[in-house]
Amino acid sequence: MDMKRVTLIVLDSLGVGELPDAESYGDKGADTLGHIVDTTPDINIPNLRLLGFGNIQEVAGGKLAVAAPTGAFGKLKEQSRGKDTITGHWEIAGLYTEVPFKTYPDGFPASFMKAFEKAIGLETLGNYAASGTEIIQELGPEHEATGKPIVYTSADSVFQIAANTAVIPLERLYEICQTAREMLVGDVACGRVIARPYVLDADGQRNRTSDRRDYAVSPSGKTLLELVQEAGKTVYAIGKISDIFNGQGVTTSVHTESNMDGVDKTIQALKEDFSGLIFTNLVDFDSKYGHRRDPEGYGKAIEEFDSRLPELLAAMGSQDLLILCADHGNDPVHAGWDHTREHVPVVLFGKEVKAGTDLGVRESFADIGATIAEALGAGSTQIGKSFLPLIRV
Ligand SMILES: O=P(O)(O)O[C@H]1O[C@H](CO)[C@@H](O)[C@H]1O
Ligand SMILES: [Mn+2]
Ligand SMILES: [Mn+2]
Repeated sequence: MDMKRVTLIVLDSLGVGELPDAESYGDKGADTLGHIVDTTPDINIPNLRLLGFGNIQEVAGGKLAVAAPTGAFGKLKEQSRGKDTITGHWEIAGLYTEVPFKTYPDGFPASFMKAFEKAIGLETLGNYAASGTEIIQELGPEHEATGKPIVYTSADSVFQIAANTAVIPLERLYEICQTAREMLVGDVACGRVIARPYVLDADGQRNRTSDRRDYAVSPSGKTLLELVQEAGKTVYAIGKISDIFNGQGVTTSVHTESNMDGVDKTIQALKEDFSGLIFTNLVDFDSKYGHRRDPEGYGKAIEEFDSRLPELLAAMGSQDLLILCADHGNDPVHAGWDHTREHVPVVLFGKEVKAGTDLGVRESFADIGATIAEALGAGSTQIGKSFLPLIRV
């Protein structure tokens, strides 16, 4: 019997330890969860632990393991060449990224910037790799005085445009991003254009708003999302999922303001009556704590998520399957401010899941998508090995 519904929640950047090739990414020794637990040894996450999160091989030195986990658990390797959000999510959904997305560590070519400035009728500031919260402090005053938007990138394939919404209204910023999206192809291909609106608060602080918007390229092939739709079922995207897949295979999409809003909207979706996939991304872990190198804040965010798990589980029906995973690491004690190449955790729970199943170490994130396709009777993804037979009661 097929399962009626799968809820897949990506805890964005919650990696569980370096991959064998981490060194080639400058990420030797990276361990997002492990280092958070080192910083907060008394981290209070009883619900995640009960599902078996701490029983995953070598996770946090075994300190979080419980005697009788109620879920199935394991960790997965990333086969794709990259450690960004798109690459991670696409692999989860059944696509390898063989050729990494092009990055611009020294900024975008001057010829492109000139053409872009002409197209938007504005000169720009920045055009270098930076932390988004720092660059708005540095260049914010000049941006606000001149109206020139701030362009920056990172170790990811991203063209990010930051602007004070009192200087460049939100809709105009989105238009500027659309223009960039259309132009960043061919020789200047780029995985994502990201709108980064911020406000200048009364106390002089520049704070980013939740109106961030991502403009990705379309997936390079058919994903799990399209398979689910082709099987006549709903794909309910929550948070930035729709952006990551450029809307391909998405039936309904809701924007979120925070991790807790994402959990609220996931619970709301669970209370609706449909069959298919609820696919949620909780980005605060990554954007508010991982990139900010804030292990304490990250730990608290995991505790906050953990405290909502009982509500999530209570909203599930008898034919529902819950899967928690991540898309890459972002070790908050690692050098720099970028993602880290790590294994990601997977935990599964539902009435039809055999409690305590140890999935060990799986070869690809794609095993998640393959499992979901099988669970929903939606054919099979291009890559990935379903572990459904291992977890079924
Ligand atoms: O430093 P901020 O602006 O949060 O940007 C981070 O977020 C981007 C997209 O997730 C990454 O490429 C990284 O640059
Ligand atoms: Mn991510
Ligand atoms: Mn990130």
